Amino acid sequence: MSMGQEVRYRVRGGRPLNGTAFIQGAKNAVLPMIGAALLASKGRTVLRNVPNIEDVRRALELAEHVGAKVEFHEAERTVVIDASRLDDPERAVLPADIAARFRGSVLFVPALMHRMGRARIEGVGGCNLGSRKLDFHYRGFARLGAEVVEDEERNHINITSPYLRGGHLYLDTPSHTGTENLIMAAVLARGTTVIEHAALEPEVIDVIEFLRAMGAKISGGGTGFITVEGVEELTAVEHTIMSDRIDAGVFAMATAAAGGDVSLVGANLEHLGVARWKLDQMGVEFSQQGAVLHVRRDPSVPLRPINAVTSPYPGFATDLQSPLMALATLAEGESYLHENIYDGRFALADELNKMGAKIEVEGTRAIVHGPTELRGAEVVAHDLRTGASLVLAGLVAQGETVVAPGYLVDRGHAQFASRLAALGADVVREPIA
Ligand SMILES: CC(=O)N[C@H]1[C@@H](OP(=O)(O)OP(=O)(O)OC[C@H]2O[C@@H](n3ccc(=O)[nH]c3=O)[C@H](O)[C@@H]2O)O[C@H](CO)[C@@H](O)[C@@H]1O
Ligand SMILES: C=C(OP(=O)(O)O)C(=O)O
Repeated sequence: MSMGQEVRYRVRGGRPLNGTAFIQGAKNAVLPMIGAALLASKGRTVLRNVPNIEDVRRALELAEHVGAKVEFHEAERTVVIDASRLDDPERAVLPADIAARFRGSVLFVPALMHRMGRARIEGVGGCNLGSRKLDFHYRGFARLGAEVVEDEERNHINITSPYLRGGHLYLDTPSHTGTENLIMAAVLARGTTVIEHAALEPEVIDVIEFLRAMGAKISGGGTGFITVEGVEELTAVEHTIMSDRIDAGVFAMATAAAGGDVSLVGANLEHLGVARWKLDQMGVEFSQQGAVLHVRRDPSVPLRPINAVTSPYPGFATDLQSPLMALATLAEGESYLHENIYDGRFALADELNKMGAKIEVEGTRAIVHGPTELRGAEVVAHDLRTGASLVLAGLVAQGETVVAPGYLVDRGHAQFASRLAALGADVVREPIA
């Protein structure tokens, strides 16, 4: 598969962060919304505050591949999608060369089922985080009347769905994309669907609001018990994507690591959830003034160690566990991290240890022995959050840190290097010769 020009991040540590950074629109809200836009058989969907990240570009390629007309007005951060011509079942395919590069590709399946009566999944990607199953999605589609057949030889999934009807669904764990996908499968199905043990993430609620504006009948968002009454048709609407709480968390932790005083435009302290209180305990000061979140850390006061256990929202977000691990290497004492969502997240520990950290991993638990003086090294981004966390570590390391492959950072953070550089950091994103 073509990767385009490969890039890396090069960071020289030792500078505090000061100034203003703009927090992007949420990756994990925009991807389901691009999938949802394909449910509208008339009109043009307008999505605003769209982050200019690789996952969005892949999602738009996929939307075009299945027959939608797509415009990305990058300067306006606006995407316009016309899905009125999604009527060729031959195109109801998620090809591996696009779909295997991001997890969000699975969010296209409901639209293909409704609009073309079938879907073939030739690959679904996403960060390399160990085992990441999609059984809740497939079993849920089947309970709503789809036929889901695995072609083991080719490693494809073939779904046929001439007729979807409401059903009673229960998720064994409150899967984020699983909840979104089952809602999208239910909105145009005949009758009522109930989804028990549904995800509570703010992005899921934003997606529900978007679908409701399109005419979907959904109640119970944010309660864990969602009811969907199927409707005949959905209309294209305009929607502004919520801000990305993970991007905000990473910038807050970068400020905490380097020391300094930063205003995050668009960041919402409430969406950070418990991560806010963990950082508060470590010695990071927050204050929200309207749409601006102010983050401050006095570099002369040492950071305190922290314990965090990842769990679905409102628990500590697994996507923020990686930058927290990097930050904890600087804290005075032992920090404990318990990862409950992804078995692969701790690949970061070895990379941070190459930079001088002292992190012990035992199964799903990690102990970070701080404080350590980090030094620059060549390190590997195993996934999006590892990549961003290594850049963060590089901000405080002595000498130069080189993080590759940069594509993984670019999957989820827009203009990461230039936004950090605007705060005074020495970070460049450059092609690998
Ligand atoms: C595009 C997107 O929104 N990605 C986010 C989403 O991923 P994603 O929606 O893939 O994560 P899930 O909430 O589904 O995964 C949670 C856990 O459930 C398991 N599981 C999930 C589905 C399933 O059918 N069977 C199953 O066993 C997974 O392996 C994982 O251990 O939520 C994650 C957890 O907050 C975030 O890290 C990702 O950034
Ligand atoms: C795991 C992540 O993304 P995805 O689900 O798209 O792989 C992430 O955002 O950290």
